[in-house]
Amino acid sequence: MRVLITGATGLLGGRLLPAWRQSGMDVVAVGHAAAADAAVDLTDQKATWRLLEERRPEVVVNLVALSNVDACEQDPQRAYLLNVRTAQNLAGWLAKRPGAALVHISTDHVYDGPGAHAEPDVTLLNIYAYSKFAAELAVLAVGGTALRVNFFGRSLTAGRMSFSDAIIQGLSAGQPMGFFTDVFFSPLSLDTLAAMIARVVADPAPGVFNLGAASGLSKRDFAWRVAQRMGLTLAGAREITLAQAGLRARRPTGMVMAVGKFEKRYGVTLPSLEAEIESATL
Ligand SMILES: NC(=O)C1=CN([C@@H]2O[C@H](COP(=O)(O)OP(=O)(O)OC[C@H]3O[C@@H](n4cnc5c(N)ncnc54)[C@H](OP(=O)(O)O)[C@@H]3O)[C@@H](O)[C@H]2O)C=CC1
Ligand SMILES: Cc1cn([C@H]2C[C@H](O)[C@@H](COP(=O)(O)OP(=O)(O)O[C@H]3O[C@@H](C)C(=O)[C@@H](O)[C@H]3O)O2)c(=O)[nH]c1=O
Repeated sequence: MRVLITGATGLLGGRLLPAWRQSGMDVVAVGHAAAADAAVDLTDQKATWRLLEERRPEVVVNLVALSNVDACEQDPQRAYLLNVRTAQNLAGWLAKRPGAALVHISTDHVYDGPGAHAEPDVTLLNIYAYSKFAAELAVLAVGGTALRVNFFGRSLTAGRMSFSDAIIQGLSAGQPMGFFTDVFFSPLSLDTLAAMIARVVADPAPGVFNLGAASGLSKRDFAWRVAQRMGLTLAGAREITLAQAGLRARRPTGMVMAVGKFEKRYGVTLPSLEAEIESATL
């Protein structure tokens, strides 16, 4: 089965690609500015459809995004082009190819508030969240799959760091770091996420699914556990609130996801975040 990954040169793509190729998957990696098997500006419908006609994938996995939340807030049109128009262009081609499937990566950023959120429980606080939600609608309209994720683990992509990379690099260098005590999330390790998305690629199901760990932590508790596992001193670490960081875009504080729908559809039991921190490649 031929799988085409868009946004393959990013943080998530940099870990999906080697993992999937090692498992024997026939993957075409599509980049943009950076090198890959092919490169395309997915905001350009003609170029996108030309590429897909040439490569004729059975499954398209879309990772493309303007993933910088503050950049989205600063330039909503660029957020629309990179987060929505790209998905619309892919969906438009898929709509003419009933046999092909679209697996689109979305985010936990569409949630806010206490507790674990099921898929209908959306709260959109900024341009990034709105643009990612709008992309989901384009994907779902053609029977595609939207996976709401968050992840951590060692980046293999030059110039891109995950949150766990930043923690390890900052604490190892003795840099003063502040960690949010009031922001909660439930990311999977990139190891587990790659395996789970591969399951979806092998058996795509229409609809939106939360794909995260089975439990959540505050970003501060996450950082403390990563430091503990890596044997790093917390001397340079402080506890701060999201408000104290003074970021441009308003951000959710409660992004923990309920994962029962995914577990039921794919017959898996997702690991706790605590277990993921202990087993992840960091
Ligand atoms: N990072 C995170 O913490 C989280 C990410 N996500 C989601 O996961 C997905 C992957 O995120 P991540 O790997 O961090 O993203 P990155 O920002 O690392 O990568 C984005 C990718 O999009 C590509 N791209 C940008 N513009 C275009 C364009 N016009 N045409 C084609 N490709 C383009 C980039 O290519 P190039 O660099 O060559 O321009 C890059 O490969 C995204 O959908 C994101 O919303 C969800 C939750 C958390
Ligand atoms: C987590 C954290 C971040 N920061 C800083 C780092 C950065 O400059 C800024 C925002 O960091 P965050 O990690 O919260 O990044 P943020 O931009 O909010 O992250 C988002 O990325 C996109 C792609 C998503 O899809 C979201 O799920 C979310 O992970 O706050 C701290 O100072 N302390 C912390 O504990």
